[in-house]
Amino acid sequence: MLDLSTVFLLFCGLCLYILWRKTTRNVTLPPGPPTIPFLGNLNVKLDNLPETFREYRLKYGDVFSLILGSKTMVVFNGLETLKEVFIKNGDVTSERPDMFIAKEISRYKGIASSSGPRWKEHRTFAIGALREFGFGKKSLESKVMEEVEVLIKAIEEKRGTPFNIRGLLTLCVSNIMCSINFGQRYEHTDEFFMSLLEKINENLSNTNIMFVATIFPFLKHIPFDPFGLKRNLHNADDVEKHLTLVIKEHEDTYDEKYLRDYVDVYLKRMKSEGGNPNSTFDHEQLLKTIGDLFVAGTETTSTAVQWFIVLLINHPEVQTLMRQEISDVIGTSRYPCMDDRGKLPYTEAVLHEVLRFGCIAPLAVPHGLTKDFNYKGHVIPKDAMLIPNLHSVLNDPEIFEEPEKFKPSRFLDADRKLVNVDKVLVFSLGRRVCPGESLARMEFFLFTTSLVQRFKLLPSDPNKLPSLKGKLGITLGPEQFTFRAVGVESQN
Ligand code: HEM
Repeated sequence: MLDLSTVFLLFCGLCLYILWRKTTRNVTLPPGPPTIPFLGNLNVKLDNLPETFREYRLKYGDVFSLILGSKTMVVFNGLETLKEVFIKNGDVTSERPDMFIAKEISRYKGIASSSGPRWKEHRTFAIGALREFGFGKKSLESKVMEEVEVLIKAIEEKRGTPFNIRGLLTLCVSNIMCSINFGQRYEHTDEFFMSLLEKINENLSNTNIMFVATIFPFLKHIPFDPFGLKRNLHNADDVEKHLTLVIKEHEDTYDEKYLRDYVDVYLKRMKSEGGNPNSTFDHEQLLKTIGDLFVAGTETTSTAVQWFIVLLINHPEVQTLMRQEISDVIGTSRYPCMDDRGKLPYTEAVLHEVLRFGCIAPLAVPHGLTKDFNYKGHVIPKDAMLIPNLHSVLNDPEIFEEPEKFKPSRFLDADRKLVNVDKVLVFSLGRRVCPGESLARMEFFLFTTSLVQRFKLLPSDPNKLPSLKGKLGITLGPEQFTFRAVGVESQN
């Protein structure tokens, strides 16, 4: 008979063996940096992941793996590999993996965090409803322009003094999502609106920790909430309470003959499914979808415009050429509109180069698998986290010569026709490709062209240009900066 201490020792030995196995790379996985017993690859430099992954790609090839705590991560690099994995094998590689945000905040609902038939059904519905609600239509353009004008007016009020545009931009861009979702915009002093944004922003600023909690799920149980994870969950609950009130108001005033916004279109569908016990069109799914559209549609676009400003302050010659083109084609008496796009090739080249250089979502959003995935002799387990490394494409010297340089001319041929723009994979690819791409492009065009048409974008201090280094949070954004916007007429 074994005594208690022997049983205990055996148990500890078994635990250590399991931990050792879990943190050791299985031979069937793609290669990667050597694992450390019991730690795996937890020593990986997390502060600049795109750069770390660039180095790993040089060492281990287009597909490499990392063992991070309980998770296996497989990183895919290069245009052809991404197409093969996420388009050709999209039926297997378009799920979402098990992540803290998906599980604890979204409860696997909404669009960005759901998988399988639920995701397909609701993504298809959302794309159709958003189209019905203005995507690609004049009505949406006028909603965007309303916010552009608010932004321009607020900038005019700064009278050329230095300021940080981040908060203002976020308010304007999120108001566009409010118009689409709730049929109304909010004043920048509105209590409901400000509180909603504050909670969302607090959560966005903690996304790195939420990623760590994906690797170490026990973190959320640590007392006193040192990592702010419980606060994140409370914030998410508060946002939902706000949104529940908006939905209730919509239900109280719903008129099938007059659909005002996304919520109404969804309510119509919910009513049409009435009585079907298997329907996935319920309140919770609506709440999570609105949350997704709001979060995914705000920070990204605002970051893109901030990159534009930082890059054009650093490249005044590009700014002058772009302003000249806008002035020649549109003049100054009216704002730019979407119909002008085809007549502004240089401007279009600048905007593509900003998106390429800024690389707002360098690692997209992790994908998951429907089953074990056999890829080029490797077996990637079903529970692995797949990373489409968009940064590896946008910075690939084989596609974009001297990728570290900001060169809009790379997108124009000798006849000033746009070339290579399809390789700027900022919106990802395959079945999960960003469903907000057309709105984002519209916003980006209208905000940036209106800014350059009306203002010279100048550094706060002529001897110190804003940094071109990115900072990775939920997006890769420029470091915080201030600048001066001087009316082109006043020239001071
Ligand atoms: C410059 C602006 C934007 C960029 C760079 C961007 C980029 C991305 C990327 C890289 C993904 C991940 C795709 C993947 O999983 O492979 C994504 C997903 C998503 N985006 Fe965007 N996005 C932008 C704007 C928007 C806007 C304005 C909306 C709102 C309508 C939006 C809604 C979404 C949603 C709902 C998803 C999840 C899609 C899914 O999981 O099926 N995005 N976006």
